Amino acid sequence: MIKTEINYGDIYLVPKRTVVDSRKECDTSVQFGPRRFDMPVYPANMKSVVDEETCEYFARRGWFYTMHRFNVDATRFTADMQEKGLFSSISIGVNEDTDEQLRNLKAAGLSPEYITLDIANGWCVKAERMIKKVKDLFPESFLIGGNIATGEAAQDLESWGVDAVKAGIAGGRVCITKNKTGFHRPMVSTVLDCAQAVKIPVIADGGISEHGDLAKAIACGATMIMAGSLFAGYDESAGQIIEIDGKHLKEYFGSASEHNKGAYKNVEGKRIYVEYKGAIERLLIELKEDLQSSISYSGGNTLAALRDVEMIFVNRY
Ligand SMILES: NC(=O)C1=CN([C@@H]2O[C@H](COP(=O)(O)OP(=O)(O)OC[C@H]3O[C@@H](n4cnc5c(N)ncnc54)[C@H](OP(=O)(O)O)[C@@H]3O)[C@@H](O)[C@H]2O)C=CC1
Ligand SMILES: Nc1nc2c(ncn2[C@@H]2O[C@H](COP(=O)(O)O)[C@@H](O)[C@H]2O)c(=O)[nH]1
Repeated sequence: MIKTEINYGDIYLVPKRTVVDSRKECDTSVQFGPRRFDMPVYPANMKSVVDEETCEYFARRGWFYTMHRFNVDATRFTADMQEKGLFSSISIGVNEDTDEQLRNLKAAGLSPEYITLDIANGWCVKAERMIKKVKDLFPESFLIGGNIATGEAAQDLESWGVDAVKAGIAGGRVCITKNKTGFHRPMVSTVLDCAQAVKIPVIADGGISEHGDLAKAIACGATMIMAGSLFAGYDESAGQIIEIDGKHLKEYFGSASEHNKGAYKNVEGKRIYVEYKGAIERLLIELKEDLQSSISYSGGNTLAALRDVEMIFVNRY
């Protein structure tokens, strides 16, 4: 049997009676782990999206962030952020270099507030071993595990000890996993399945192409949303800026791209150039305004109201 599965573009949310006098009354803040953040969306832990300055910018603004894990000294990063009175949110892999990073953190007496285990398919034995190791060494840290795409995987990671799961396989803008391996699951189906299967928070990762997709992800059960291309192309994004025929562009590349790996081996990502858009401030204001408006259409004044709206499938063919 072949199942029909759906993506953000296939659904819309049905409006309810608005109960606020102004969209400004709608509260977009979210509790995630030990902290509360101003918005439920944050930039992807990719080298072309975040660097240390981006992380500091988002943390100071009251938004969540996660530093990427490529050639980063997690101990120095954590010490720097915590010395500045900010929280540390790092990414790790599953190999020996991660063991060394964890030993160094421990030896320095440091504990990041958030740790994200970041591999393509987090539903695997290497991830299980690393999750158990991290929970043993850093029981105080809030551990996010991923990526996964099914409720069954989410339940396994929950039982291994993660505090949140990151869901989304092969839906990213610079992803070529679905072309190279044949595997992928559309985001609405992914998030609904994972959120119904576990009690821990689900992060919807990848595939955001419209601002309204944030409200759709939350309606499906996501607590947070990770996005790459949405945040690429700005002054505060980490990618290099280039000029072609007088036009300014910024690079955006996948973590499993040849460019990020430095070798053509198990490549499942590509590099693209996106329009350079200047300062990110305007985008962040607009994302918040749009989400406040989404909340108003949902008939409430907090994100919780979005969980209680009707979703309709729109057959576009
Ligand atoms: N969200 C998504 O859909 C995807 C995201 N990515 C991103 O790209 C980056 C690189 O990902 P990834 O290649 O997983 O990480 P790594 O290249 O760091 O691989 C982690 C380890 O897991 C092993 N491994 C990776 N994939 C498999 C597999 N399919 N079967 C068995 N072992 C495996 C690797 O061994 P070996 O290389 O020898 O197999 C390696 O030892 C990550 O940041 C990830 O988030 C990549 C693809 C999809
Ligand atoms: N298949 C791959 N997926 C990747 C790669 N690098 C990152 N990612 C995933 O994409 C999202 C961002 O998606 P976007 O649609 O918001 O741009 C990111 O968070 C990862 O989960 C890769 O090389 N291959």
